[in-house]
Amino acid sequence: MSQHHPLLQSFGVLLVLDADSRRIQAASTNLDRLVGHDASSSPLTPEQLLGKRLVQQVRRELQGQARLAAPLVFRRGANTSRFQLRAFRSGEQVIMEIEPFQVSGQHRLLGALQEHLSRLAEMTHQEEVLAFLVTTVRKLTGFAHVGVCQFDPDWHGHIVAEAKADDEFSVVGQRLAACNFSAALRRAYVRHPVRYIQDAQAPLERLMPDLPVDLCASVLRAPTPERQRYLERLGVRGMLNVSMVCEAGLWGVMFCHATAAHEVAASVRDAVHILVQVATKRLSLLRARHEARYLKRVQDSLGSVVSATHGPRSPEQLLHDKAPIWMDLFRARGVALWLGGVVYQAGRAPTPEVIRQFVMRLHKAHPHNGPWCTRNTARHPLTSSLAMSEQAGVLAVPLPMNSTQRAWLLLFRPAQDEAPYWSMRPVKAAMPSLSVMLGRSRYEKVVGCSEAWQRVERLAAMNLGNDLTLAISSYEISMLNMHLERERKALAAANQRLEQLAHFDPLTQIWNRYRIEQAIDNELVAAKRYGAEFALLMFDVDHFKAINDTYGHSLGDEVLVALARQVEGSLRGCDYFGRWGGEEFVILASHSDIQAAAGLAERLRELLMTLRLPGLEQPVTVSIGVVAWQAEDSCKTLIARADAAMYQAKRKGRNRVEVAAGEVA
Ligand SMILES: Nc1nc2c(ncn2[C@@H]2O[C@H](COP(=O)(O)OP(=O)(O)OP(=O)(O)O)[C@@H](O)[C@H]2O)c(=O)[nH]1
Repeated sequence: MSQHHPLLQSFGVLLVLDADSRRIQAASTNLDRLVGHDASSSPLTPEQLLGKRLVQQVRRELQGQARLAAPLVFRRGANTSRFQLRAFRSGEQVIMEIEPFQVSGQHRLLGALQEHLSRLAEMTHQEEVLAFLVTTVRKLTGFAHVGVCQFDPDWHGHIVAEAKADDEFSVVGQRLAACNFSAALRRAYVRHPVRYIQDAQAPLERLMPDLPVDLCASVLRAPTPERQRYLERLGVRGMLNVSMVCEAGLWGVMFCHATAAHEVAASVRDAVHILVQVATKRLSLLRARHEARYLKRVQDSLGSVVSATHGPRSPEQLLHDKAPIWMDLFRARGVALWLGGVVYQAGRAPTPEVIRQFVMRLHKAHPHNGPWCTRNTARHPLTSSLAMSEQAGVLAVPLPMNSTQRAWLLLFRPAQDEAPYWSMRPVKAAMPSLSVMLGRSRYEKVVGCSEAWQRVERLAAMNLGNDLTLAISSYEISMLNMHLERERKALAAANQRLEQLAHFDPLTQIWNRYRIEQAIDNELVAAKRYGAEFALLMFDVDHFKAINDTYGHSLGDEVLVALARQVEGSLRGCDYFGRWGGEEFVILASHSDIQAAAGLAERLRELLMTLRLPGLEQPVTVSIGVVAWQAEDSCKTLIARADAAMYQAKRKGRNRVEVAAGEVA
């Protein structure tokens, strides 16, 4: 049941009825004065007090509902004065509030409200909406001071707009410490948006009989003694507060203060409530637009991650180019990128070693993918032992680079300028004397904290982190591709070298023994299958040792190279030529019989005698053995016969051609 004391303000009558509104269980002590009935006299039925039709209407409208959709106006008996009735359910009871109703001015009020709402709908700036709201509400209600207090993420209040009488002190720009707005008070602001105190010092009414009723939702409930003291400290006697609640929760409170008792008709309070609701909606919309623009600016800030001249930008380049823009957008003084153990940083960031330690802790303490932030590094358990004295605020965004390791984008803010906050902590003790009050500190100083990381900033940083992940990944992929391309080229070159080494003689660049053997084997297969005859020439430079000995080994090399070039140039396209070893060479003459091969050998022998090299003062001669394929030949037998023929040529005096034994040229 209610924790609230059962006292009521006297500007209206409160009735407590049973759940079916058939019996009045209690009424406020001013029933007689306001409505003309003595609550202490004989029990009264709702019908006697309100009329049968009205009670029936209330019952009908309250069926299955928590409250009447709109107030009902009625006239009581012969009395010409009208009343306005509101009704709502509170637990097992129905609460009715009755206030005098002024007929005059209703149409004008409705017309004006309509016009105000249309104007609000056209406004495009927060300041414009707030200024219009406070000015209009002040005109409607006549309060001396109307203002708007906006909450920050820590529930400190900032006075962001006001309309006031000339002799009132301005409070715009002032801050109210969060201790003024306890969680219970904030919950009450959301549940019961309109709070009206006509006269904080007026004598109060009570319920007869004194039932334990929850009066939280009643506009008539009297301020608690603490609240009364709080208002007294503020110098406020008449007050109307309307909470500004949007989808995201409590945005702020519009407050109207008067130093004297201040009457505001129920219809005017309703109009003010509607105005505040519409203005809050408009503010929400404007803020959504503003946030969308901000998100877009942050998204665009990364810009093109590919430089026209240098391809994708490296993380280091990106940070260097973009850090000033990001610091501006996030109101940060330093930014760092932790990437695979490497720190890139700009502005006023902690040292790389401190960042390393911080990131290690983050990895453990913050395994999920959302952002991590603090406004007070000195107090936060994760950062308090790190040397971050210049960075009071940190926003850390994980970049999901791969499944095993996360990179981090870190934004750093300094402590905000020391800001004094009004602290009007309601006092529980008896009202302190004025001198005691003045002696108290009425300010709370907020130090060591950075500005709060707003929801939209955290969201923008997450988006930026995602884009950055893509940019860095695309840079890494392009680096990998470049590396792969280099590797591919190196591999191709190595393969080519291997191929060369495997098949070619490094000195003369003609086929080596292995390759020429392969060619002979192929030729043997073709010869066996298709009977395509071929011949083989084997030749050896005469007295080559003497050339080496006389002119030196390198000239001997040159002779071998020149010889190879000359022979190569004089062969047909279908002949194969290779170095057998040392100064011995083999020619595979396809489609050649023994006569053609012997002719070729003779031509070559003569040709090589014409070979001249600077420094070589003797002709180069060769001894050539010629052999033609025979059906039973293998590579080995073919070579052996050619070798034998070649040695025959040597024996017969060198510089000559010999056909293998048994073969006729
Ligand atoms: N410069 C040079 N000499 C080589 C190369 N390969 C083998 N030789 C030399 O060639 C010489 C061959 O000598 P021998 O086998 O005695 O034959 P020769 O002196 O040509 O005498 P005949 O063949 O009987 O006419 C050796 O001294 C080898 O060292 C080479 O690639 N470059």
